[in-house]
Amino acid sequence: MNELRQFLPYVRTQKKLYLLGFIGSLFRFLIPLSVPLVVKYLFDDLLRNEVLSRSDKIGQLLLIAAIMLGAFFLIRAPMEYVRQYFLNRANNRIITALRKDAFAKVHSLDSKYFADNRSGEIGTRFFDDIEKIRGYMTALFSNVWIELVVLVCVVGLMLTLNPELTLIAVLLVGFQFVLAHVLSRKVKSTTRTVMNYRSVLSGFVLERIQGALWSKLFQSEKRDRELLDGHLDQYSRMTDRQVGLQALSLSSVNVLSDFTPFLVVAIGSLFVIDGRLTLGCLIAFFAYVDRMRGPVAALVQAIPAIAEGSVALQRIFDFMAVPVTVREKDDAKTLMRFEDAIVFDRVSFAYNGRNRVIDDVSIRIERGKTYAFVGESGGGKSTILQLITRMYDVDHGEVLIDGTNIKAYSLESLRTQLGVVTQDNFLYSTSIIENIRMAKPDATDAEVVEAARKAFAHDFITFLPNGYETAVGERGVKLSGGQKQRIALARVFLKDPAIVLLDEATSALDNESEKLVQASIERMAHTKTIVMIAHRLSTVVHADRIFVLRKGRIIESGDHKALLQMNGYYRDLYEKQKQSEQRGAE
Ligand SMILES: Nc1ncnc2c1ncn2[C@@H]1O[C@H](COP(=O)(O)OP(=O)(O)OP(=O)(O)O)[C@@H](O)[C@H]1O
Repeated sequence: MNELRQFLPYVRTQKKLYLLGFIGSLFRFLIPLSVPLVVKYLFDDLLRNEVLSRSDKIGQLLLIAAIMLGAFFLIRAPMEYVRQYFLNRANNRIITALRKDAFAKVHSLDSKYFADNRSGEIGTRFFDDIEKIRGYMTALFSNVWIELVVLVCVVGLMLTLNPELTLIAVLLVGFQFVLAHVLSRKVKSTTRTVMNYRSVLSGFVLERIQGALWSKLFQSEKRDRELLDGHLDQYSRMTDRQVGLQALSLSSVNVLSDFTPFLVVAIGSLFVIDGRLTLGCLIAFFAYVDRMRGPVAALVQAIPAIAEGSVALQRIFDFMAVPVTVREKDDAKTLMRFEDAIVFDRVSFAYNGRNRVIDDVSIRIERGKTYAFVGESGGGKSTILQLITRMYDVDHGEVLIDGTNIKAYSLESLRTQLGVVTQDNFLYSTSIIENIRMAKPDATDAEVVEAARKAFAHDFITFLPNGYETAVGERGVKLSGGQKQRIALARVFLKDPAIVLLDEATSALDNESEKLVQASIERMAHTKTIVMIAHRLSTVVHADRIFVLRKGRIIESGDHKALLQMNGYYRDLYEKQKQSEQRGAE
């Protein structure tokens, strides 16, 4: 019920279309209800009328036939079209609106959500769950409610024919509704389990498809298949239970609803024998009782769709309600220009709220200078960049830009000042030019080429089959790690932000390209603030200041020369790397 309340605002946006659909439905369903009354008139009044002549009777019969023909073909048929067209159009629009909102939610989610949930599971909500709502809306808005209206009308008409027989029929049908309702609760809880498991299954399959090549390399295909078999077996056990319950509902309710007309006619026959009911009335009654089966059948058949739809709605609204921790303040300021410094003031942070990955770090990153973070793997270097970009918020202390806590700035204005290249750069399945242009959507082709030149990407791009128009990614050419990195660098050159964050940005390049790209970065260094992370210390020796991170703490800092003089961890690391590089060269 809760999910229906949340869903209603969407339904309200399509009020007009639903209203038209409902009017269409009323005509489409109510016109057939006149048939039993006409039949009764024919039996009781026309056929048995001894006053009217044969030709009068034929005349009346033809007139009635003409009216019925008109009602069915000139009203009911167009109304059926109106009903189908407007209701389905309203349903489609609601589905589109839900998809748009779900996608907007994807963009507002924290990094933590993506780290904790598989993309396949998120995708299931977007496609599978939202699609399930179509069946739910059809059942609820197109079928069930109109059947209930029909039911009320049928009961009203039956009351005019014979109240006692009507009461018996209503009790019998009421019992079927109660039974259907009780069984629907069971179906709903099973459906929830099935749908939750389906998203686990699709998350698993998507991940294994992405990792299929790794499975080959590690010969873990057999293990993958066994895991998948396990998931599929479990899933099919759940669906077996679901279909079993649905079959039980259908069979038990249907047998009752099939038997009801006969029972009512048998009792009605007693009334006819006693002279309390005319034969025409009994025939009309039979037709109406038979008509009562429609709503019950519609309800029973709609149960799985309604159950699936309400679980799907619940899952979608749960997803929409996922709390966002990295939030923008209502009165967020715009960071117009980075003027002075980024400051970490006694910052601590843990991804899981417990184990500190950044521990009481205080640093100052001044405008126009180059800084580097070095240290052992897992020491917290990338996390520092995550905190500057506000992918995560600090637990203690503050990150300030130009003296203001970054939480006070709008996310857009903060991120406009930042350009990021990481170890793992993402390219969309589109052309190279579009991939670079995402950094500045209104950039001219000449600007894109200029940025690619600075990133030493221009040459390899022009060698590709379609140059800058070559499609990359899943459906296009595959780029090497180094080529991808250069595209990512080109994005940063194009964006031309005040602060450049480079996380192992040249690690996938060969020595020659690395030197060239380093030269570009150094050129950039005169005008920009650069924060880089590098394992290879030779790439950071020119930094104005190097921070050595270990277990989330800054253990040493200074420029390369000063750090060597400290004779500490940095010097140790530097010497070791130098020796291994020399050994490699020999
Ligand atoms: N999204 C995450 N959720 C939970 N823990 C994380 C997450 N990302 C990183 N960590 C953990 O935080 C710690 C610091 O990771 P971080 O990536 O900052 O290290 P790093 O110094 O950049 O390492 P490397 O040099 O290997 O890239 C590691 O122990 C890592 O396991």
